Amino acid sequence: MENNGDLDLNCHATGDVRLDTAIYQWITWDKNPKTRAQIEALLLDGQVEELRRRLCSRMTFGTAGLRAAMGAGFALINDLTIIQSTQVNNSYVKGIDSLSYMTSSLARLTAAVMLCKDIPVFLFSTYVPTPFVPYAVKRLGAAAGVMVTASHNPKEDNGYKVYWHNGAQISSPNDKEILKCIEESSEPWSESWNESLADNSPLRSDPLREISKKYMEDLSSVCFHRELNTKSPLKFVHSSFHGVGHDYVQQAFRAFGFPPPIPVPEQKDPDPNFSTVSCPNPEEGESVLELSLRLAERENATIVMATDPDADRLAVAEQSDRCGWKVFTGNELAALLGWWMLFNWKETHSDPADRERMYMLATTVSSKILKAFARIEGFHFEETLPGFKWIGKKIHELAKTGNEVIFAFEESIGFLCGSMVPDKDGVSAAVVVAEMASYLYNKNLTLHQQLENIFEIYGYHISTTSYVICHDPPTVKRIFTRLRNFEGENTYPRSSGGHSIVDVRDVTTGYDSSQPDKLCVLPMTKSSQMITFTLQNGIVATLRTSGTEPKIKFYTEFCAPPGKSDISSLEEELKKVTDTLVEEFLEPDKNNLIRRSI
Ligand SMILES: O=P([O-])(O)O[C@H]1O[C@H](COP(=O)(O)O)[C@@H](O)[C@H](O)[C@H]1O
Ligand SMILES: [Mg+2]
Repeated sequence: MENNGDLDLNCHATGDVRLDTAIYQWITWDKNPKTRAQIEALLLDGQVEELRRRLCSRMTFGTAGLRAAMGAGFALINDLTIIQSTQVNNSYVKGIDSLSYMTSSLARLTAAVMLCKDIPVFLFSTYVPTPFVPYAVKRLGAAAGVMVTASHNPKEDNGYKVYWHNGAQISSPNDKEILKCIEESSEPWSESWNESLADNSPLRSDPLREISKKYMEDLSSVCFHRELNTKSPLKFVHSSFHGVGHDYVQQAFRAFGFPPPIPVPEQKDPDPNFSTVSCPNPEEGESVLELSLRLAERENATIVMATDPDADRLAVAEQSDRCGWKVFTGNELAALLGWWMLFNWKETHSDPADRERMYMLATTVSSKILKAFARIEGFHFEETLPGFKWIGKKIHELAKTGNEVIFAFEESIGFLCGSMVPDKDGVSAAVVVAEMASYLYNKNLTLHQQLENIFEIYGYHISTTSYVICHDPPTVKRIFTRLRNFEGENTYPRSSGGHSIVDVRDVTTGYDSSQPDKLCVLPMTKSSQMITFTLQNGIVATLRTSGTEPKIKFYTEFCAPPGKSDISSLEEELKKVTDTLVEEFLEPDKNNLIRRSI
């Protein structure tokens, strides 16, 4: 090490060559005084472990882009890591589309890295929803897109979602290639720091007006009953969860012929502190929807909608005389939206041959309700790994062979209605739900009643989704290693709570006991943990590590055959099985796992 500015690095060498190199690189490369000072302070303080944590590993592409806390270090989100990631993209692209959410400076830096190499950039001049980026990439013919957002992650975090020229989020193997390139050439170009290029460069343009206008026009592709919408007596409340959704959901309602929804005033504008919610994720349900539900009660609005902070996901609740508020799970909402998209599609596709080319998609941890639709209605259903990057990839594969995907979803309240973008879209989903609710209202039905009808026709699908928090990666590793060596080396558990396990699929290792060749059909993903158990009583349970937060998630479902079912006993049984499985397989107390509090 050598002298660098005021700090004599030789005096502070840690003796760990890899760490010393990383410290040297950081201090020489980082031109942001705040983050450079953070590393210098840790060095002066002798905080070797913390330095190692921040500097000796890199962020990887998770379920949706790079995501980490903001702060100094190669493992965190900051100016230098954003520049490095963008420089690499630079070698792939000829034009980029970029925008900011909460952190305009990082989006401007992203643009600057492209502009300094004379690559034209479309940089939105204000906050837009995440789905606008894939939409703009396709419409503008851009080579790639970047969205700077941490979506629903805690306020300390940030994220960087990357889209390919086809509008789908990058997935394997491109994401791995990009990371490899970052490793190989990580030194920032000096011009990359010239953020002012985002203001001055003649190659930068603002696509906001054009894209907003076209997006709202294109929404007509999923608007089936505009006339009815204009007369709808239903009132809607919308929360933007301190994110970007407000203006766009308002416009989308107008585009569909509705008056704009009543906004939750405290949550309507971007606020990086998410000051009125305990957690900025509408997926958490009633506890985080408090302000919306109370406003709806005062306003006599029967439906509440909440987009997540970057407006690519949507929560919905409905008030009924019988049972107060029903907050739909992502799986229930998907049953409704999938039915609705099919119902309208059938109006214009009466030729049975059309069904040969029609698909619906869901991730493997989501409900199999669409599979039941497909079986009974004669179209196709396919599943992917979790994350819309996999759904986007599948949409393109299917399109190449002349097929059409009319609906796709994830249980985590991510929905895609129609084919405007190959990514989840909370804005279009909100207005499609509003139209469906209005149509049903006209038939004297609530969303909840229609959900019951759907379950009777296609079979009740009862599911639970939850998680435990674990901040210690070695513990997570130990838990999954135990499951893979449960009753001796390379053996999985054979029962849970007295129920036999008939099949095991381990996506991390590529094993599937149900396949003749014992190989998993979904792509093997070594970098994350995911094991699925099929129990003899028909319940399917998956345990997996989150790719965006320090969580182990668990998903269970029971699919009943068409017809009436005793729902409360099914629900009770599912809860019992889920609780036991979590206790036996994750051992939350022994492993100091933090249980979900809300
Ligand atoms: O944490 P994980 O890996 O389970 O991922 C979670 O968030 C992802 C990204 O959502 P967003 O783009 O809104 O951040 C979702 O695709 C995924 O279904 C959800 O489980
Ligand atoms: Mg989101």
